[in-house]
Parts: sequence; structure tokens; C-alpha cells
Amino acid sequence: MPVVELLTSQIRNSPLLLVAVVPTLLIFACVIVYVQNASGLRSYPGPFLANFTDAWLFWVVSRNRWSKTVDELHRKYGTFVRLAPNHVSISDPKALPAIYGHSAGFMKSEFYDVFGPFTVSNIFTTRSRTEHARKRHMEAHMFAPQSIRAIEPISHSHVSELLRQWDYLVSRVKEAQGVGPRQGLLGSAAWTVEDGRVWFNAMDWCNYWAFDTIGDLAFGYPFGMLKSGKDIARVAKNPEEGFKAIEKMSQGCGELSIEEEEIPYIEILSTRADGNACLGWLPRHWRTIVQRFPGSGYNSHAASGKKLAALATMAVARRMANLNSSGRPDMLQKLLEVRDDEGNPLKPEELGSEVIVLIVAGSDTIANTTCGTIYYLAREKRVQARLQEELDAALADVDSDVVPYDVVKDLPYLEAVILEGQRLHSTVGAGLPRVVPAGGATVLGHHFKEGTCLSVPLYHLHRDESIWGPDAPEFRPERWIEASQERKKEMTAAFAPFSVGPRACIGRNLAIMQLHIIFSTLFRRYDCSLKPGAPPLQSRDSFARRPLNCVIGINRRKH
Ligand code: HEM
Repeated sequence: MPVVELLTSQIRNSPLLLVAVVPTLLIFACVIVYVQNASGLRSYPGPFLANFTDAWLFWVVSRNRWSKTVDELHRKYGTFVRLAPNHVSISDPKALPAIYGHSAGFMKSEFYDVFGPFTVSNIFTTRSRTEHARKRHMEAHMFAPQSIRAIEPISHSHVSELLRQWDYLVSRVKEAQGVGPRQGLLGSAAWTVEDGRVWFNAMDWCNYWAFDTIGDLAFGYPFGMLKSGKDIARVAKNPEEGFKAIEKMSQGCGELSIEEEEIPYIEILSTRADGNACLGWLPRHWRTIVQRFPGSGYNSHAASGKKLAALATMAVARRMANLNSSGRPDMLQKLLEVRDDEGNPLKPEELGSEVIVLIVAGSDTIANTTCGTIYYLAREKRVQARLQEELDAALADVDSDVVPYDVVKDLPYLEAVILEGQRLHSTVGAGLPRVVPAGGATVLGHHFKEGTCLSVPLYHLHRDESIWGPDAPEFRPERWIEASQERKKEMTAAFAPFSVGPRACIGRNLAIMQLHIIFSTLFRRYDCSLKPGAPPLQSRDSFARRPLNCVIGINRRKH
């Protein structure tokens, strides 16, 4: 009797045998992978388990140790580290253009398949070079400097709302000197008054601001989080039904009727991002098994994706029903105007998929970068004072509370603060996985076979002492100003917060404008502190590194 049949009949008679057989088979499969050395990567150093299984990286990410572990491994083993049977991380600035550059020809890896909540891929998730080029071409004009400048006033209105809320919080200090309370909630965000300041978690407000702004910029539909002080969004209860309703309506059949519900959008997005970052490292069939495994913690992953998609459904539906056509030049309007070669508009699902990626990619990245930089400015009072000095001088004649981009876009110290915040916090800290194209590729003199996964670890690169010097862990914006031209070139080559090449951030111009406006406006108006002895900033490392519980204390400056 063949071995498999014998084993099957034994298991049927004694199901407990499975407990012994499954791990044995798994170990056996791992050993075969190692012995065969099909990837040719056996000579690369790395953690023992990474030689055998992708599950090692899954485990590291799920323990919130992604960027830091890869950083430690490079410090231990040097430039090349094997992170999985078929994946090598390369920590050298020269590897950035070699892997991500326009002429490199690498593709995104299977890791990205887990990101799309829609059945159709979007500009971020697609792995096809042709499809990506089409989408990128279609969307590029939305992010051209001119288009970004046209939406600056929309961006201002949300900074203004943030100021209104923070001014209210600051007014609690005076209230508390009388008979007012010393702690409370604004919406669902907690505050306390202590030592002449009002204290709160800056991350809550950075999130509300970033989500309201991108909701408005992308589809003229701010979530209303800043006004309510709550993580809340109205979405379609059932996205599939929603899309059907949109199709019907666009064919002129009937009124739009979509059932809505309120959901905590940021919370759902964060849960989904945490799941993506871990599951993405598993082979496709294992992802499905882990998601279905009771109590794995990933059971709600698919459902949370549907909720994210539901937001886009609502936005598209509202626009098509003209409920929020404000006539402003927002991104959804531009996507609605896109036509393919036959003159057809995008189908509702593709439209939804593109809209949602703008919301996801353009919200928490901005919120995390802003919060991370606020933390460092609150901690380094010397840097904060120097920034305020520059702002006070440059803005002496500016009456508006929200600072116009034009006035601050060339301020050298503000620029250095933004670069240093991006370097040290490294919102995207991971190595973005790419696949070696047909024929293989040579990177830094090492040849890799077609299909090998390579990445460059951004968090490590941004903190590497051999590049940044012994003060690399310090928040010292001056490094960007003092550097000679030659030195600045070296620093810039190792600095890639928006990645590089054809898959680099398309929203970079928008992000840079937003960061200039928010830091100049906030730090001109408020003085920020951390509590004495506050612990170092902790982050949740899920592709975007999300600051956790960043408590700051603010009061108004004289301005
Ligand atoms: C400080 C803020 C931001 C940071 C640090 C950032 C960072 C990045 C990085 C590193 C990538 C490459 C990801 C990869 O290859 O896996 C990326 C891609 C992308 N980003 Fe951003 N981003 C920011 C803001 C924005 C904004 C405001 C938007 C749009 C509203 C945006 C939209 C996108 C899109 C659509 C992609 C995919 C581009 C493509 O594959 O062609 N990002 N971003």
C-alpha cells in the first residue's frame, strides 16, 4: 500500500495522529526547502528560522518588532540579511535605485495582494507593470504641483478646525483655575489640566485632522471627526448592494437608496493595517487558513476590509447622486472625468478602489508623520524654540491663523525639522518587498535569481551611524543645514521616506505641503511639552509606524 494511503487510513482510525503528522510534514517541507536551496540564498546570514519558513517574519511583525528587528539584524550581520527562504534585505543606499529605480524592472511582491479590500486592484496594490503605468498616468495630474495648490484652501479649513478645538482645550487651563474641571472629554478624546497646560494624546487629533482633510480632498466629504472629536464615519452597510445601486442609478434606473451605518473608521483601518502587515508575509494558502483559524486574531480581517470599501461606496454614490458635488477640484471629480482609450469612464468598483487607496495612503501616513514630529519637537525644547524664532520672523506680517504654504515653503529650519522628523520617525520603516525580474539581477555585485524577493530597510537606513554619524539617534535638524553639498548628497541618497522610482509615493507634493502648513501653524501658536520623565515614543509598526499614546501638554504662545 502506498505511504499516503497507509497514512490516510491510519489517521481515519486515529484522528489524534494528525497532531503528530502535521508538524512532522511541516518540518519535513522546511528541511527540503533548505536542502534544495532553490533560491540560492543559503550563504546569506540571518536568523536560523528565516532559512526555512516565511512564518518567521510573520511572527516578528505580529509581535510589533518589524523595523526594529531588521535594524538589529543588520547591525549584527552587516549589509545582507536573509529574512525568509526567498527574501534578502540589503541595507545600502546604492541598493535603492538598483531595486526600486525606473530601469531596475523589479515588481511588487505577493505581499501586496493582501492590501486590496476590493476585488479589483488599485494603483498601490497592482503588481502588473502595464496596469500600474496606466493608473499612474491617469492619476498623475491630480498630484501635479498646480493641482495641489488648487486644493490648499480645502486643507486650510481643516487646520482651522483643529485650532478651534485646541484653543478650546487650552481654555480649559483658565477654567480650571476657577471652579472648572481639571479633566474631561472633548468628543471621545480625553484631556487633563496640570502644571498650567492641557494634556492630551496628540495622535487622536492628528488622526481626526488628517482623515477629515483627506476625506474632503479626495471626495469633498470630510468625516466630521474634528468637529465631533470622535473616530466616526458614515458608510454603506452593504458595499456590494451599494455598487449595484450606483450602477442602476448611473444607467438612469431609479433613485439612489443605500443603507448607511456609523463605524469607527480609524480603529477599523488600524486593525486591518495590523493584519495586512502580518498576513502579507505568509504564502497565499496560509493566509486563508490563518484567517479562518478560530481565535487566530485575524478572523475579522476580511470583514474590516469590506467596511473600508464601504466608505468609498458611499462617497462615489453621493457624488453620482450629486449630494456632495461642491464643484471643488477634488480627486474623485478628476477620477470621474478619466476615460480609457475607448472613451469609457472607470467602472464603479475601480473608481471605489482608487478612491479608497487615496484615503488610506493619504491619511495615516500624514497623521503618523505629524504626530511623530510633534513628539520630537515637544521633547527637544531647544529645537522647538529655534523653529518658533524662524516662524515669528517670517510670519510677522501674516494675519491669518492658518499659515499659507507660500510663506513657509522655503524656510530652512522648518524644512530641516520636517526632514529630520521623517528620518527619525520613519513612518514607513519596513523594507518594501520587490521581486527580481526575468533573467535575474545584480545588486552591489551580488547576483540574485529571477523571483527572489529583495528589500531595503528604511528604518535602518535612516538611523545607520555609518551614514548619519554617531548622533544618528538624536533629533537634530541642524544636520541638514550644516552639511556640505557633498555630505548632503550622501544623506539624501540614504533618505527615502516616500520611496523612490516608479512606485514611489504619488502624494508626495500634497504631503509636503500639508506638513509645512501644519507645523508652521501649530508651533507659531502653541508651546508643546512632554511630561518630565515621559517614556520614549512607542509605535505600532504595521507598514506605517503609528505613534501610540503620544501625550503632549500645550498652552498658547503670545502670538
Ligand atoms: C508623510 C506622508 C506620506 C508618506 C511617508 C508616504 C509614503 C509612501 C511610500 C513609502 C510609498 C511606497 C509604498 C510601497 O512601495 O509599498 C507610498 C506610495 C503611495 N502613496 Fe504615499 N506617503 C505619504 C502621503 C501620501 C498622500 C498624502 C497620498 C495621497 C493622497 C499618498 C498616496 C500614495 C499612493 C497612491 C501610493 C502608491 C503609488 C504607486 O504605487 O504608484 N501618500 N507612499
